[in-house]
This record gives sequence, C-alpha cells and structure tokens, in this order.
Amino acid sequence: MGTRCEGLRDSLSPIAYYEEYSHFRLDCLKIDDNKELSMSANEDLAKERARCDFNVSEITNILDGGIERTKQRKKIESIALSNGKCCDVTPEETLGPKERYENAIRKSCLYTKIVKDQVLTLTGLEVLGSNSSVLRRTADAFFKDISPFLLHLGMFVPTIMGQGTPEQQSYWLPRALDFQIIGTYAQTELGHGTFIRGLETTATYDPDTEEFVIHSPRLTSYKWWAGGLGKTSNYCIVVAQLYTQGKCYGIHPFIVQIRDEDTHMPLPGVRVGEIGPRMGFNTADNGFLGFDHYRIPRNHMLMKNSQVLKDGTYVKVASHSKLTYGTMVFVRVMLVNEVAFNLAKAATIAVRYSAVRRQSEKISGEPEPQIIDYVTQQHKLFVCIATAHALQLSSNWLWKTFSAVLADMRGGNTENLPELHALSSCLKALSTSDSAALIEQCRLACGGHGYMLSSNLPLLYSFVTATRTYEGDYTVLLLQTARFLIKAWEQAESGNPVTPTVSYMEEAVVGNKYKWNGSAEGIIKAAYYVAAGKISSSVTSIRKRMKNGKAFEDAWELTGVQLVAAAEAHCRAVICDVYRKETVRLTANSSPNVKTVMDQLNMLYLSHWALERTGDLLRYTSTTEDDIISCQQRYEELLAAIRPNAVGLVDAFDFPDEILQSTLGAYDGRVYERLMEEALKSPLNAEPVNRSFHQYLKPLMQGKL
Ligand SMILES: CCCCCCCC/C=C\CCCCCCCCCCCCCC(=O)SCCNC(=O)CCNC(=O)[C@H](O)C(C)(C)COP(=O)(O)OP(=O)(O)OC[C@H]1O[C@@H](n2cnc3c(N)ncnc32)[C@H](O)[C@@H]1OP(=O)(O)O
Ligand SMILES: Cc1cc2nc3c(=O)[nH]c(=O)nc-3n(C[C@H](O)[C@H](O)[C@H](O)COP(=O)(O)OP(=O)(O)OC[C@H]3O[C@@H](n4cnc5c(N)ncnc54)[C@H](O)[C@@H]3O)c2cc1C
Repeated sequence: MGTRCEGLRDSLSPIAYYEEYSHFRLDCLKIDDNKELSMSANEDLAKERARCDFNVSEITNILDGGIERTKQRKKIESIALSNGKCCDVTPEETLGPKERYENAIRKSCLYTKIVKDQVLTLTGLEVLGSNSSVLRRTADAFFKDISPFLLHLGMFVPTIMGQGTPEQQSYWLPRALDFQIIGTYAQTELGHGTFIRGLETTATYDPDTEEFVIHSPRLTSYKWWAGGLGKTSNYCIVVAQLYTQGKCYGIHPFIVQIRDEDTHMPLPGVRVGEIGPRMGFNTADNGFLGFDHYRIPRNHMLMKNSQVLKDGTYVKVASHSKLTYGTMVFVRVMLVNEVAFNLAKAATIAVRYSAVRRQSEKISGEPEPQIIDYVTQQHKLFVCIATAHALQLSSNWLWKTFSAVLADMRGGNTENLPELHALSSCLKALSTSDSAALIEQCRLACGGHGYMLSSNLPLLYSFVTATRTYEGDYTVLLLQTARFLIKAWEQAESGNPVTPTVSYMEEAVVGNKYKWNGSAEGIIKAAYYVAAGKISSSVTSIRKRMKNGKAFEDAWELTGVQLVAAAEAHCRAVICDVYRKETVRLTANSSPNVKTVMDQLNMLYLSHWALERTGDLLRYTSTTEDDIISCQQRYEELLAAIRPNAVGLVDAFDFPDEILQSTLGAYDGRVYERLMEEALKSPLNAEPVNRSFHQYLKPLMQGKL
C-alpha cells in the first residue's frame, strides 16, 4: 500500500492527486476499520439540548426577521446545500495558492449557476434585496475563504445601481446580474487608501474622440487591493480624478473594461495582476491595476451625480458633494450584518465545543467538568452570543435608517445624510472591531484545537479582522463620527435642535451628573452620559488649545485620542439603546421563557460594557463603588442563569454544518472524530515516508550529508 501512495503524487495533477488520495488515505495509515471513529452524536450535547428551557425556533425566527423569512431562508439553503458538489474533496486550506484560486472559481461558478437556475426562479430579483444576506450566508457552504465574485455582487453591481443613470443601469445591470461580465471596485491605490481625495489615477476628457484617457502617472497611483481584480474580473469600477477643459473636478467613478471578453487577455494599455499572499482573502485574487493612456468611451463615466457633456462641459447633478461616496456607505451598512453573522458562527463553534470538551478537576477526584461550567469560560463566551444579537439587531435598524435616508435623497432631500454617515461610520468601526476581538476570544476559548484551521476559527478571524481596515479604517471612521458629534454638541450648547441619535446631548449639555440605577434603561442612560462627558471633554480640549494659539486643524489633531474615544462611547450607547429597544419590541409576543432568555442576554451585554467602562462611569456619572459591586454581582448571576440555555442559544443561530465548516462546532459534537478525520486528509499523511527522509534526513542521521 505504501508504494501506491508514494508514487501517486508524481503521476497526477495536484487536484487529481488529492481526489485520488482521499479514497485510500485510511489505507495508508492502516486505521480504516478503527472503531474509535464513532459515528454517534456526543451525549453531553444531547443533554444540553434536553435541558434548554425555551423554544429554539422562536429565537431563530426573531433573528431571521419572522417565521416566513426563516422558511424562505431554509428553502434557499436547502436548494443550495442539496447540491453535493459544493463539498471539497480535500480541505481547501491544504491546496497550493493556484489550486485554491482555481477551486474557488469552480465553486463560485457552481454556486452562481444554482442561484441563477434555482434560487432566482423562487425569489425573483428579491434575491438581491432582502434575500442577499441569505445568499451571503449560504455561500459559506461553498467557501471557507472568500469567493472571487464577492466584489462583483458586493460593490460592482451596487455602484452601477447607486451611481449610474437609468440608461447606464439598463445597459450594464442585465449583463452584470447575468454574469456575462464580472467586475470589481478599484478605488484604493498603492499610495492612498484612506485619503481618497489624494488618489492619483487620472481620467482626462478628450472632446475630439469623446473619450476619457485613463492614466496611472506613477507607481503610487497603481490600483491595489480590489478583490477579484487579479485574475477574475474583465470590468471594474475605477475611481479617478476627473479632468476636463483643463480643470480637475475631483474623484469620479468610471466603468472600465480591462480584459477581452472572449480571450480574457488584459487589453492593451492595461497592466493587471494579483498582489501576492495575504493574511486572509487568499482565494479572492486581490489585484493591482495600472493604465497607460487607456481610452474609454465618454458614457462609461457613471453619470447619475455629475456629467461631462460631449463638448467637455462639467455638470453637477447631485445636491450633495459626497454622493459619489455612496457605495462605501452602503457597504459599511452591509458589513455590520456581515460581522454579526461571522461572530454568531464563531460563538456556535466555541459554545458547542465547550459543552463537549472536559478538562481539569473542579473538585479533586470528581469527573472532569465540561469546560463550559467554568465561570471564566462563560465570561469569555456568553458575551459573544449577546454581541452577535446586539449587532444583528443594530444592523437591521441601521438598514432601515439607510433605506429611509435613501428614499429622502431620491426626492432630493439630503438633510439626513450627515447623520447616516456618522452612524454608518461608527457602527462599521465598532461592529468590525468587536467581532474580530470576540472571534479571537472564541478561538482562545477552544485552547489548542481552536488553532486548527479545521476548527474554522482562524479563517473566520483572518476574514473579519480585515473588515476593521477595509471600507474605512477604524480610527479614520470614528474621527468622521467625531466631526458630526462635535458640531452637534455646539448646536445643543447654543440651544438649537439636534438630530434624533444625538438628542441625549440636549439634556447633557446642562452639566448634570447622571445618578446610576442598575436597570437596563439606567445603564443605557449612563452610557449616553459617558458619551456626552467625553464629547464635552474633547470640545474643552480643542477650545483650550485654540485659546493657546493653535489653529483649529492642529487643535483637532492634538485632541484625536479623545475624539476617537468620544465617538466610540457614543456608538456603544447607540448599540446598547437599539439592542434594548429591539429586544423589547421583538419579544413582545414571545413565550415567557424566550422573553426571559433574550432579556438575560441583553442585560448581560449592558452589564458587561458597564463593567468594561467603570472608570468612565466614575468620572462622568454619579456611579459609586457600591453600584459597580452590585453590577458585577448581577453580571455573574446572569452568567449562571444563561448557562443551561447556552447550547440552545447557539442552536438558534441555525447554522447547518455545511455553513459552519468546523470540526469543533458541528451539530452532533463529534469533535475528536472529526479532528482525526480531517487530520487524515492532510497531504502529508498520503504516504508513510516523505521523500525528504531519503533526500535529507537519512543522510543527516547517517552522517553522510
Ligand atoms: C455567486 C458567488 C458569490 C458569493 C457571494 C455571496 C453573495 C453576496 C450577496 C450579496 C452581497 C453582500 C455584501 C456583503 C459584504 C460586502 C463585503 C464587500 C467586501 C469589501 C472589500 C473592501 C472594499 C474596499 O475597501 S473599497 C475602498 C474603501 N475605501 C474607503 O472606505 C476609504 C475611506 N475614506 C473615506 O471614506 C474618505 O476619504 C474620508 C471619509 C475618510 C474622508 O473624505 P474627504 O477627505 O473627502 O472628506 P473630509 O474628511 O474632508 O470631510 C468632508 C465632509 O464630508 C463628509 N463626508 C465624508 N464622507 C462622507 C460620506 N460617505 N457621506 C456623507 N458625508 C461624508 C465629512 O463628514 C465632512 O463633513 P463636514 O460636515 O464635517 O464637513
Ligand atoms: C482584505 C482587503 C480587501 C480590500 N479590498 C479592497 C477593494 O476591493 N477595493 C478597494 O478599492 N480597496 C480595497 N481595500 C483597501 C482598503 O479599503 C484600505 O486598505 C483601507 O481603506 C485603509 O486604507 P489604507 O490601507 O490606505 O490605510 P492607511 O490610511 O494608510 O492607514 C494606516 C494607519 O494610518 C492611520 N490613519 C490614516 N489616516 C489617518 C487620519 N486622517 N487620522 C488618523 N489616523 C489616520 C490609520 O488609522 C491606520 O492606523 C482592501 C483592503 C483589505 C485589507
């Protein structure tokens, strides 16, 4: 048998090798009839489910947005998952970079076909609206890492929808939605990502030919990072500085064809490639792109917000100068949902594993407890479940806010855009940062096995930690929110009305100190007072610095640390508030036990953040040490109260095993069996002796090197 394994690699292509190898890997290790690889479900998990005291599907329905939406999701999931070809023959993480990419394209095409042929007939174009999060979630059954098509659906299509004229939309959208063309969003350059007014790619209008000339004047102007750009896309949105009639009008979006539609060869004047290995996103062929005086037709400029006429005249159409930033706002809103979903996956994996895993002795001589019975483990994990709920409900609320502002803007009213920008910026910043930190906490909570790629926790982390950077870095976005908050504070100080999400300032500017009470509403009010205190301190610092002779910009810059903290505190208060109100609203007609457990989770979240911010509470409110002690006690009581329902709570996220893709988190709890099954798929186990033994080890050991 050994001989068969050894010769295999040389005679087959890598993928064929893996497929073939998977059939007789057990032969190689001679444990094909090993009785320890039990097929029966873990008993501890079964007991956990038996002791859960609430109706799991009721919470599933709440999180999905109602029973009908749960049914629809399950229907879409079952269509996609019943197609067995989504499974990898060998784990994608054991493939080399090229094979991994090729496999991701194979699976993306397969998934696209299923969506086009079977899901679209079920849902129509709704698949892009309210069902897009279901599509996104189901896609994880196909990809452990990222689909190279993500940017096509996540940014290319939305940019055409948001920035194109009706004529442009009717030309481009049918082609894009039918996947006749595949696009991406190329904004960031080697030299600039955050400061987009500083982008260097130029689009210069030539009225003689009615074309734009796209050019990359220097290395730092090369587009860098766009997902799917390196090898997959044949079109992209390029964001470039628009020049016409000798004047620069700032950055604008253009649709640019970069590859031949038939041969897929890069077109003359286009230099495109992949940027090399990254911490994550390794199946998404993030790319670079440069242009050498490359010409595109005039009507490839997306002209909903501004136009260049045939003679080169520039016409501003939009009523707000930042509407070209619309795709970024849209994606920031979407990302809150995206990270809530990924955190829910990590929490499911870590909680189920913690119910299966037994370690150490609480009392000498007694059976080893399930690790979920350690209060420190509950402290690590239950806040992850609560945060997933908080972010899911906040994301639904943000989506409604976004839709309302969008509807206003369609009628020409951009009055609420600054508030939407401030909200979407800070919610994107906090949700991505919290989720990345808590996914890592879930990984750590799983000890050594959490470090295995087959647990899926490392990949979840490497994907989610990138969300903190892309679509606007954490600090940069919180500073955007701070701009809005400082202006609102000044308005409140001068007695002018402020917008709803900052209405707490009207009461706080008077200077009262808030007296703590441990109720949910009390903690939320205290959080708003902390935010107000931090905003007020920032304003004081800026004014003091200006009084000492600094220009406003310098005073702002020097106060940056306080401004970021103020925006963070504001956003935390908003999340606490929305999470509370939505929990009360959504459980109004729920059964008593569902109401109780949802309330417990909500209180846990509020108490957790109060305890994380005791210094702020002592500084900005009248909270006392005794108040903190009782908050701590309440928090610990909540851990104990939630404990019996922990597995039920993660079951309520309702992830099929195909979507979780985790050895530690599968529904049946066969943790050790799955770890071994996955280990046996490692290419290193395909042969009893690796050839490096003969080449290096043996000569070394025998002193013949
Ligand atoms: C079939 C298989 C497929 C599988 C897929 C499954 C199916 C999927 C289905 C559905 C899809 C779902 C998608 C879900 C997730 C999507 C994931 C996408 C992955 C994305 C990858 C990453 C992409 C990117 O990163 S693109 C690049 C993003 N870049 C940035 O974000 C840059 C950040 N920088 C900025 O935004 C700005 O430069 C700035 C805001 C920092 C500063 O801008 P500025 O200099 O112009 O402004 P000022 O600071 O001077 O401010 C002036 C003024 O303007 C206000 N302002 C700024 N921005 C805005 C805005 N956006 N809106 C409104 N107002 C704005 C600012 O506040 C100032 O106001 P004042 O009043 O204070 O003057
Ligand atoms: C996985 C991944 C996928 C991506 N996909 C795409 C894509 O598809 N299309 C695309 O166009 N781009 C994409 N990007 C690029 C991404 O949008 C940028 O990396 C992001 O906007 C951050 O910009 P930057 O890299 O220039 O960081 P920088 O701005 O250089 O940030 C570096 C540091 O400087 C700090 N900093 C910068 N400016 C300020 C300031 N004004 N005040 C205080 N601190 C500041 C930041 O906080 C950070 O700590 C992707 C990036 C990643 C990691």
